[in-house]
Amino acid sequence: MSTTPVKVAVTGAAGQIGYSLLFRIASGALLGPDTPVELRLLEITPALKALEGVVMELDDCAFPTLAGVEIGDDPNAIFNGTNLAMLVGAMPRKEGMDRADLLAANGKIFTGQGKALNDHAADDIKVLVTGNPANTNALIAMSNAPDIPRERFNALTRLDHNRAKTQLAKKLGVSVTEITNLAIWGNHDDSMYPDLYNTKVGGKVAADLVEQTWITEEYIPTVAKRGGAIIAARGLSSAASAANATIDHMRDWVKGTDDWVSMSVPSDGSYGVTEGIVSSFPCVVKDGQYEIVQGIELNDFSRERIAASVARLESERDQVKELGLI
Ligand SMILES: NC(=O)C1=CN([C@@H]2O[C@H](COP(=O)(O)OP(=O)(O)OC[C@H]3O[C@@H](n4cnc5c(N)ncnc54)[C@H](O)[C@@H]3O)[C@@H](O)[C@H]2O)C=CC1
Ligand SMILES: O=C([O-])CC(=O)C(=O)O
Repeated sequence: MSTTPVKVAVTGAAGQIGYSLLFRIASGALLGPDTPVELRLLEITPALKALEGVVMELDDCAFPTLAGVEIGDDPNAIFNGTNLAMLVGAMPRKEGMDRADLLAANGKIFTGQGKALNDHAADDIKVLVTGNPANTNALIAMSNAPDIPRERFNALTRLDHNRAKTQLAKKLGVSVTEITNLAIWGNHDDSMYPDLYNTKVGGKVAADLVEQTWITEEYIPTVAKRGGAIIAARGLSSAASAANATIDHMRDWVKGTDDWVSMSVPSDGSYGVTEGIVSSFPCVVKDGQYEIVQGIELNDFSRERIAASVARLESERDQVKELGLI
């Protein structure tokens, strides 16, 4: 085992997602069995007592890879020297709300946390925003951290990617391992677009294996509205699957990929996506750096769907500009 622990910050650590996420990071599911981690957990003051209980439970697991835990309510202290930051802490939506309805309440969290990361994080910091609306919250954090390279700010659309993979596998009666080149484009809201025209199943194009009406009337709405379906069923938004996707995204960003993954990253203008907004693209990762996959052919249907989702992101960007958050 190497000796220097990787400092992993998690915000909203006493929340639902935190309760699934922390134990997996501490057990080695993020960085493997040979890399010690130090958890740095941020909460609001009233939640610190509950967080102390979670830390007691972490102690009680005796994880060999857990080198230490620090908790607190001051982002400047918690982010000090942090290598990886998972920004989860934010209010979840309730039934009947859109994720964008959370912008006014949650957006301001990411101004202060962006500044604190800017001033205190380690030079190799990678920041992944899960708290909703995740794409625009990542934009806010990035805009408030001018000294950190923009590409170090990502948002989570891996949960949508994982959902899209399973729904397709179920339809075709195949294992998820047979599906490659899948990607979610756009925003983590109900305008997100899972593209089956470039997805491969056992080497064949996925869209050729299913009916077009299934894609438009069942598949896309099921994937895009899955978060709402879970809230309706559970009375609470998805937590274990969101923690799993947060680990998947950060692990792949650090360790690399051997297939396309969906990552929401600051757009460089690829595929006509407005530069600067944080939008989901098919990405590959090597040596800790992601690249947006280039040269993908998009049909007219895909282009229209992506443009509609980008329009949502532009509207969210304009709202947070008006609120003075960026
Ligand atoms: N991008 C994605 O795919 C998904 C995103 N989410 C989002 O993740 C967020 C967290 O969800 P849950 O854990 O279920 O919510 P939760 O309400 O159970 O936990 C949120 C925690 O964040 C804390 N918090 C609030 N403000 C904070 C701040 N300024 N600093 C640090 N901590 C703060 C709260 O005290 C609470 O403990 C929500 O915004 C939810 O909508 C949830 C599922 C999937
Ligand atoms: O739907 C929600 O509010 C939580 C979320 O982002 C998801 O499950 O995709």
